[in-house]
Amino acid sequence: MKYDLPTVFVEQMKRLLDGQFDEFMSSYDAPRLYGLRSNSLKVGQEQWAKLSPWQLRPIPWCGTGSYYDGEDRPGKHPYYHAGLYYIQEPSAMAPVELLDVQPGHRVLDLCAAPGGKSTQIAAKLQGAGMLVSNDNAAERTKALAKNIELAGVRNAVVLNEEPASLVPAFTGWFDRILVDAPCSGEGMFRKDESMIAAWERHSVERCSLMQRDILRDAAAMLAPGGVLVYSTCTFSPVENEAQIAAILAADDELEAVPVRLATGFVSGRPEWGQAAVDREDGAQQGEQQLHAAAATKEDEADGWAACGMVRLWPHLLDGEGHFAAVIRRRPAEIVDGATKAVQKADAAAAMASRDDTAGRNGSGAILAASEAPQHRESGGKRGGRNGREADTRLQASRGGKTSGSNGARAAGGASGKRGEASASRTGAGKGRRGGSPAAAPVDPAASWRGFADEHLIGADNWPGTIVAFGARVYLQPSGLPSLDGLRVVRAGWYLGDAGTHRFEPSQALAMGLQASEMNRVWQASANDPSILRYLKGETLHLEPEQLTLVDSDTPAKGYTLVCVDGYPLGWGKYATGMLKNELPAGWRWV
Ligand SMILES: C[S@@+](CC[C@H](N)C(=O)[O-])C[C@H]1O[C@@H](n2cnc3c(N)ncnc32)[C@H](O)[C@@H]1O
Repeated sequence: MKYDLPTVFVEQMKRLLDGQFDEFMSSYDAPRLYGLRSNSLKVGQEQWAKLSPWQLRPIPWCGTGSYYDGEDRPGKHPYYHAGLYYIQEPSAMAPVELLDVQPGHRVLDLCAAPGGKSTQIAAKLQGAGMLVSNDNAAERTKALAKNIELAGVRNAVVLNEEPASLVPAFTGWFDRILVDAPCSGEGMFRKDESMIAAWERHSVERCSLMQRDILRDAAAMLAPGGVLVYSTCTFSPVENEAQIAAILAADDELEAVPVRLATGFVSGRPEWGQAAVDREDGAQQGEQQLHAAAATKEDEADGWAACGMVRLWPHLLDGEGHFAAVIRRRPAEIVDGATKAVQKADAAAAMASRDDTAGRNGSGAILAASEAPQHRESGGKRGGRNGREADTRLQASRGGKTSGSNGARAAGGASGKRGEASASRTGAGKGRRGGSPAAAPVDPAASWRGFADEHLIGADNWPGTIVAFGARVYLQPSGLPSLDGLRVVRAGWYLGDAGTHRFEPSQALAMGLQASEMNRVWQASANDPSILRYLKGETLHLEPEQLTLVDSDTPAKGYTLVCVDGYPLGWGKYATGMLKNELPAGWRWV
């Protein structure tokens, strides 16, 4: 045994796993596993198979996931800097696969940093609908925002809030919610040995209290018919089955959704959850008496986990281990007959919009049954907000439309003072390269429009609403409720900083573009040494003929999108034989 595991942990696993305990323990002697997930926002599976510099082996439960060899260094490759993949532990790819995200959904990732699962959700949205990505740790939201930008996500908002603070704005609003909860991390012992030292018996209890509160607030934000996945990377039933038993007992509009068992998955254990709940109630049962009978036929029949809970054990599959549960808020027609007609109309509209985008979502869903999204339109509350939103949003006519009746607002605009203040607290108001915020121009939308007109192709048709925090300009997904009073890290896709004389495009804009959307591009292949020099921040010497210009009227001089094999890496500014490097310091190769 390579690891010095806590005795209490080992004893608990012996009780839980019984006949499988030896197998489980021997998994700690197996080599660590490495995974990456290609980013289907940027690269399709076929193209990725051609491009990949490594021998990859598919991960059975994630269509875009692959194992790579420990000797490979995918974090040290230009394609990483182009956001073509995310390095992610293989079993951590399972929860989003279970969430059944479809283009057009409103999705909340409540405990999102550093963003592995958010980028996976965004890929499934394919730019349609919206992702609200939240984490309560301000420092961690920096990595979250960066990973979302690196992945080229255009329809996400990043918040830094406690879940309870989100509930008033988003009650019953989301079609899909992921709660990838903070946990005691027992599944991470092999990946990160420092987790062993951090583990203490009472941390399970402490985490379980946090998880209970987070899950309760998450459930309050789930729309009728909406689906919530709760996941952890720990084995303790108190943090897993017991949390699901408690939330299902507390809210009778919620129900477990049967889950198809992918290769290596086994059913969760409802009886473990019940035992933990009973213990809290003062009953004589408890974790001490948990034992490992084989899963009942009822819970694991014909390859399905009827209880809606799955366990990924490190001795049964190639992954470090995970727990995930799928629950659904019953459609309103079931819980409230009076709203049936409204819900049906919503469902029909949602199905129609889903049909528009059908076929773009790639990998197969493991979820048993998915309902059409059914938004609870709580008339008075949202109607009131919409009135204010209409007043505060910027009326941009190009490069993002202003929205209709349920339009997004200018976060931190006239009625958004608190939002603006908190945004600058969390970094949204800071200058692009860590400097002071640029002076607010007369009209940020006009400044952006000038840039888009001069350089971009098709920006008029981007869905969303142009909003600004001071000089910083964002494209915000339309239909977002007011963010007043919330800590906003990114109010949407950060496009750049407006100035009186020119608009400075952001790194996030470069990463979210396709090469075909820019009028001036310089590109080279991954093995061209100039690419590495660019990533290290060097100025490049180039002939004007090496640039690709959209037409003969486009001058060689000006902002240039730098691409590796056609995928954007960042900006350069070309003039007289030189490409000045515009890659921000935090994005460079080190
Ligand atoms: C398991 S990690 C999430 C990993 C992330 N989903 C990913 O795939 O990259 C749990 C996260 O929950 C956050 N967290 C802890 N307590 C929270 C709370 N009360 N509300 C929201 N997030 C919380 C932590 O800061 C941490 O980033």
